[in-house]
Amino acid sequence: MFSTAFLDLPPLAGAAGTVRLPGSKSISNRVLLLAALASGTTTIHDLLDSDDTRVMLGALRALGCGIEPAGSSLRITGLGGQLPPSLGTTLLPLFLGNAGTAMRPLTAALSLLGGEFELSGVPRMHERPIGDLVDALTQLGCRIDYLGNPGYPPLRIHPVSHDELALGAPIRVRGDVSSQFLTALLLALPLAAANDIVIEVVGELISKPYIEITLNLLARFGITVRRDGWERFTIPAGSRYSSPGEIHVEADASSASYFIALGAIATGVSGQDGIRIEGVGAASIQGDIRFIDAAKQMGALVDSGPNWLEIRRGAWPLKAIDLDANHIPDAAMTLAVMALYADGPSLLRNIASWRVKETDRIDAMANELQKLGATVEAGPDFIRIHPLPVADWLPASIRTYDDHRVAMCFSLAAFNPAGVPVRILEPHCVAKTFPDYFETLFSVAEASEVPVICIDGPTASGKGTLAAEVARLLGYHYLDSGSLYRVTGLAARRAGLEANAANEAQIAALAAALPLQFTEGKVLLAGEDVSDDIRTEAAGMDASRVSALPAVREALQDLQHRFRRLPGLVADGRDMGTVIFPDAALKVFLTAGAAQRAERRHKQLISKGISTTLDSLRSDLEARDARDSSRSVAPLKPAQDARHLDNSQLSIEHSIDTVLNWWQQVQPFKSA
Ligand SMILES: Nc1ncnc2c1ncn2[C@@H]1O[C@H](COP(=O)(O)OP(=O)(O)O)[C@@H](O)[C@H]1O
Ligand SMILES: Nc1ccn([C@H]2C[C@H](O)[C@@H](COP(=O)(O)OP(=O)(O)O)O2)c(=O)n1
Repeated sequence: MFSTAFLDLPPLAGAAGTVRLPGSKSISNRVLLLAALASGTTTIHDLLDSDDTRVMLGALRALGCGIEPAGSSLRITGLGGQLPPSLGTTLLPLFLGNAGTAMRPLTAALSLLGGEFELSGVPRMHERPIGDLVDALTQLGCRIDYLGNPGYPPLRIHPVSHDELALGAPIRVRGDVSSQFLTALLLALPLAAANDIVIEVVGELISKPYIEITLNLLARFGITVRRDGWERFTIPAGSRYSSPGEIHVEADASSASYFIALGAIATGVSGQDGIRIEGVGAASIQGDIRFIDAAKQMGALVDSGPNWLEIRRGAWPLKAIDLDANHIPDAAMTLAVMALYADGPSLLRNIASWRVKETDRIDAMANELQKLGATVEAGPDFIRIHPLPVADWLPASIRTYDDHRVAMCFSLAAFNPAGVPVRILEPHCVAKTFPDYFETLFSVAEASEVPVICIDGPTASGKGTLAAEVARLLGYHYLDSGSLYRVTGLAARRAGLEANAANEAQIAALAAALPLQFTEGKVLLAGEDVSDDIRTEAAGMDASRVSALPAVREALQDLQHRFRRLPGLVADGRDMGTVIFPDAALKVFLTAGAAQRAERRHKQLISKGISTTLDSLRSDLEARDARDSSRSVAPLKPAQDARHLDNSQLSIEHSIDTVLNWWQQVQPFKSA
């Protein structure tokens, strides 16, 4: 996951390949609650691991459910419809973050389970309405107090006995604000189904496909709800949750929308065409799978099997769409970005529910689409987006409003024909449903040019420290090119090869086939951790010697180029800016006085427990500078277009700030 303040997506040129998506959020949290209410043990496969499911799991654990990993799956031992006596009547506070899929069904279930609870969340959660659900439950005899604004969480729930509940008459719940209220009642009321329980929906029920998921999963847990149209639901007398033993969670169809759109928008890469999505097919129980119909209407070519989808670009530009998107409220946000690539204005209607999601999504989409340069009209329940001509695209910093879907759908703007980058602010909000969204996108997308920052300079000037930190702050990959020469030097020494011209071909052959791995800051050579072995000054000298051999440098070129992957690279060394990445957008030549450098290296080695003296270090360092600068190939020297930074008197933080500022200066974004 990217935990950076922002993530810059360079202009993307194409995409092709296969993605596996995380489990559906809606299915995951429903299955978790059902498994928790059921008696017996349920093994859940392919469960989504995200903020929302973690919130739900935390709550279930606090309620006394057994939760243990079973390989990559999870085993839940349910409560059998009753709270453990150990909970007694003490107040149990439950913090539910911004997870609507936990807040709503838990409110209903806890009101019927008995016990004292306090349910709260982040400030946004306290602005998301829950009054209609609370009204339905209080009408029934449940005791729930508002602790803040009436109609909104936080809530205090008091115990009631089932005998006191008015279950004889139909329970009326509004269905026109959020279908989650009805889902919450359907999931929870079997707890009290001594007799038939009837639920009547008031108003036109929205997001019906989510109710279908609820009914489908209830059936998997042994509860067959009778449905009359979409107005009346009956939970039969004697209903009891029974665990299906094992259950698989489908991949998330809403998450699939970004990759379906990707297939419709992107041209192929390296002879490959189309995007294959595994884990969900057209026969999915999730309502958002109907997104494929909308994508097809816009021109996508879609093939599907039992648990997979394949999407290719068909019509281009995409065809404008006029759609009642009430049945796919979440996935429809993706259509709003696809509309930028259409042949006319697109209209998404009947989407008032967008206004009460993680953020006011109609406003959010309108604001951010406008930042890209688009003309957008929005109303209480619609949004109309005009396509964006090539000349009008702007490099925008997209605000994401702590809304995962805003972040994910705007990544598709990086395919703009104008070749402008897109900055996604607070990209970690995708953790809500798809923590590795951007990594998954980068695994199939290709940029015409992946940005590179080069930091070259003499030994111990602080290149590694600076480069690694800049890479971390930008979410970029990091190449410590010196480590490749250091490992080559070590491999040559172990093979008994002196680093001289006579052994050049043999050492180059070693370098070309290094069984290297970089994991968690460690350097592994044929599986052996050599991180410390390559950091001694002697290893630095060996590296300097092998690095003067032209064939060795040649042999390591490809490996270095392979580090240039999305979303970007920071590379440090001697010839990053002059030879390896001559087209880099920013080149820094980092220096410091020899005395400061010797002192820094001295401290660094001592702190690693490697003993050395300042004098020997200084003379080694000067010898190395001389060799690195005077060799015939790729000598240490600033690139013509490098910016010079002498950090003799600068702190590490100051150097980092300077380079980040330079980087901002070469970006087209106005200040974020
Ligand atoms: N600007 C700086 N001021 C003081 N010490 C620094 C600075 N930059 C780096 N250092 C320290 O100097 C040592 C050498 O830095 P390193 O990044 O390993 O250099 P290089 O990669 O250029 O050989 C490290 O211990 C680091 O913490
Ligand atoms: N891009 C590079 C990186 C390193 N080298 C050579 C020259 C250096 O003396 C050695 C070791 O490099 P490294 O960057 O690890 O050395 P320092 O940490 O700066 O002491 O490798 C090179 O020739 N080209």
